[in-house]
Amino acid sequence: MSFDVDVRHRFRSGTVAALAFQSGAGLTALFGPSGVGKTSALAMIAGLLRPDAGHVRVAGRTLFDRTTNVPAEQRRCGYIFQDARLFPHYRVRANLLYGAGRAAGAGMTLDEVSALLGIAHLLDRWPRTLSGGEAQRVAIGRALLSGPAFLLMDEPLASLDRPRRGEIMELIERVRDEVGLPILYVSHDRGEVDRLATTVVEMGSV
Ligand SMILES: Nc1ncnc2c1ncn2[C@@H]1O[C@H](COP(=O)(O)OP(=O)(O)OP(=O)(O)O)[C@@H](O)[C@H]1O
Repeated sequence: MSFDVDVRHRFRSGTVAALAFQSGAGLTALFGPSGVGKTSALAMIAGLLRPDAGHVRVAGRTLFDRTTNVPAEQRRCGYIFQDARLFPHYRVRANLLYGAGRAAGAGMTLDEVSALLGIAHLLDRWPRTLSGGEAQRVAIGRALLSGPAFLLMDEPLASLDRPRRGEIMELIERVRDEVGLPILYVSHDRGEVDRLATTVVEMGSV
């Protein structure tokens, strides 16, 4: 099993974010309308928001339960956001290698990741000179090079125009099929989900 998740968090405002699902290999899409709690669920899986109760197990490793709470930086989670969030004062190469040194048993080299994502020609560029799609490729590369055990993608296409979306979707398919890491992918776009998902988890209103 890739993801075995049952989490719940009540914010001080009284709003409850809750999610329970299990899924196998490949890409699991969390699908649902804005405000249903998708980002909060990812934050609980990443270790950025502590669940009030439940468990988080990924690829057989318990990250959270009644007696365990692995700190975020030890969860080996590659997190990809809507916007690339590159470090503006580092060139692409240094952005890609950020975190690579800390990774235990990182599976892929800079050359392998650059070839997979088609970014070898961008290594000496500054982030401000990249298009949105290029920046998102680099963000995916940075996540892969940090030696992750799994990837979390929070609407990674949301800030891109339509042609760029197609390109990045192709790339995510390659990562899904060639890298073999469990991926949890948040979206409110049915077309994206139908194309990319191995498993769909629909989140309704809370
Ligand atoms: N820190 C917080 N304090 C209080 N309420 C919060 C907090 N973070 C999120 N919420 C609320 O929890 C609910 C779920 O929010 P969340 O961002 O997880 O949803 P989402 O499905 O990811 O939505 P979107 O697609 O718009 O990002 C919303 O009602 C939101 O207002």
